[in-house]
Amino acid sequence: MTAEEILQAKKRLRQEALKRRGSLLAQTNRMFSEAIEARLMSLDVCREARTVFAFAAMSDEVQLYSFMEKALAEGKRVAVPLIVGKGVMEAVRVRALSDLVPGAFDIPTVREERREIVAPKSLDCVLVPGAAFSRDGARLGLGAGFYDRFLGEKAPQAQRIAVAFSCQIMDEVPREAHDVMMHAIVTENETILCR
Ligand SMILES: Nc1nc2c(c(=O)[nH]1)N(C=O)[C@@H](CNc1ccc(C(=O)N[C@@H](CCC(=O)O)C(=O)O)cc1)CN2
Ligand SMILES: Nc1ncnc2c1ncn2[C@@H]1O[C@H](COP(=O)(O)OP(=O)(O)OP(=O)(O)O)[C@@H](O)[C@H]1O
Repeated sequence: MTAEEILQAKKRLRQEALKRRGSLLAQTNRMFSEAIEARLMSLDVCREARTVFAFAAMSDEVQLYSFMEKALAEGKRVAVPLIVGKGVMEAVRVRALSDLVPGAFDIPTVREERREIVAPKSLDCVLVPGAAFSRDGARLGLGAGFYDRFLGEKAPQAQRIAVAFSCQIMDEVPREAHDVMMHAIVTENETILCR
């Protein structure tokens, strides 16, 4: 495939995957998110992590609010993305879910007065959102390169755990050189360890 063909293939696959993700009923999203949370709680990398970079979910995504609540109660340091520029984000510490307010693209993030940036090198585990994933660990995001840049350049040491609904797992996900691979994928049905 040429570079242009890869971009086209990514675009098509992203549309299809987001359509699938968005067509889950609210009740199904809730039930699957709970199952994913239970799997995460029993995963060694999550249990052992002192600092977890989660995300503040948009409505169609896997919901991690209850996971974050429990991680905080266990004394873990929890962070979520803060968009700081085009394709550039930082990890910002969440001390309480009540500190989250709508930010860029309407995605919840920590309100300005409470912002404390977490050093990317201190992240043990990153829970990664996305549009589509393949079982070998390739990821297709929303197309702005936020996670590829952050994980590849700033936090290469972190364990990368994709969280997604099983309908987002595709046979193949087109890859470019900058795409960062996942170490594991957690869905409502299974935990996939990627090689
Ligand atoms: N909950 C959550 N937070 C996240 C992500 C995510 O996937 N989920 N991200 C994962 O990367 C980053 C945000 N990525 C985004 C990528 C594209 C667009 C977006 O809506 N793009 C528009 C174009 C907007 C414009 O050009 O100004 C579009 O595609 O139509 C939004 C967020 C960081 N935070
Ligand atoms: N590490 C990087 N360095 C420079 N440019 C990058 C890097 N990663 C991604 N990009 C650029 O960002 C754009 C989006 O990349 P891509 O389509 O892989 O994003 P994505 O993984 O789908 O998005 P996101 O992480 O925001 O969900 C592309 O133009 C790509 O070339």
